[in-house]
Amino acid sequence: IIMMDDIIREGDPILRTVTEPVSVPPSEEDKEEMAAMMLFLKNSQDPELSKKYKLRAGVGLSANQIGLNKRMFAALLTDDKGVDREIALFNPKIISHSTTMVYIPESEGCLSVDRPIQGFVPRYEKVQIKAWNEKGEEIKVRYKGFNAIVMQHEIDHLNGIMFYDRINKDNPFKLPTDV
Ligand SMILES: CC(C)(C)[C@H](NC(=O)Nc1cc(F)cc(F)c1)C(=O)N(CC(=O)NO)CC1CCCC1
Ligand SMILES: [Zn+2]
Repeated sequence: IIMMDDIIREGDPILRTVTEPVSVPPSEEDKEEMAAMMLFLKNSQDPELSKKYKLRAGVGLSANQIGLNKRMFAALLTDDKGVDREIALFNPKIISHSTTMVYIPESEGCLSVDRPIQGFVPRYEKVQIKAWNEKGEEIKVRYKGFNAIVMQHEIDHLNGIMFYDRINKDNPFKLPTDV
């Protein structure tokens, strides 16, 4: 069962690794690991369990955050109908995106970062992602708004990019041009 202690914090080189593609269809091991990552997110969003085990309410977790050099991540999102969606993507790739950018005014956080960081993280407002699912099918999915931000945050992890890499060094609150 993944707990906060299993989540690798910044400073560990694996968070700066471009992770290896997984085989498609995903192996039994890949699927077990993905299930554990998804269970962590569910536990972390459960009021009792998150309090009991001091879990930060997670919306996304990439494999390298638990030490696995694998191109896969789990996300637990609420769709625009308010329904919880478990997203398990293998070898995800952004294949198209809006020109419009968005950002979270309070900046982003990260399960692997234990310090508050200020500054705008420019993200595409909409993304289309190509990936493989647990059944080994190639899928194309579209996200917008906060859910698109989560996808981009997790795919960045798989490429060794941390959210603060994207904050403008000279002016952290510089608005991206077409936001
Ligand atoms: C770093 C942390 C604050 C734990 C963040 N959680 C989060 O945004 N929780 C949340 C937000 C909601 F809107 C509704 C809800 F139910 C729970 C998170 O999981 N991540 C994922 C991460 O660190 N992945 O590596 C950071 C987010 C910042 C922008 C997108 C993902
Ligand atoms: Zn993160």
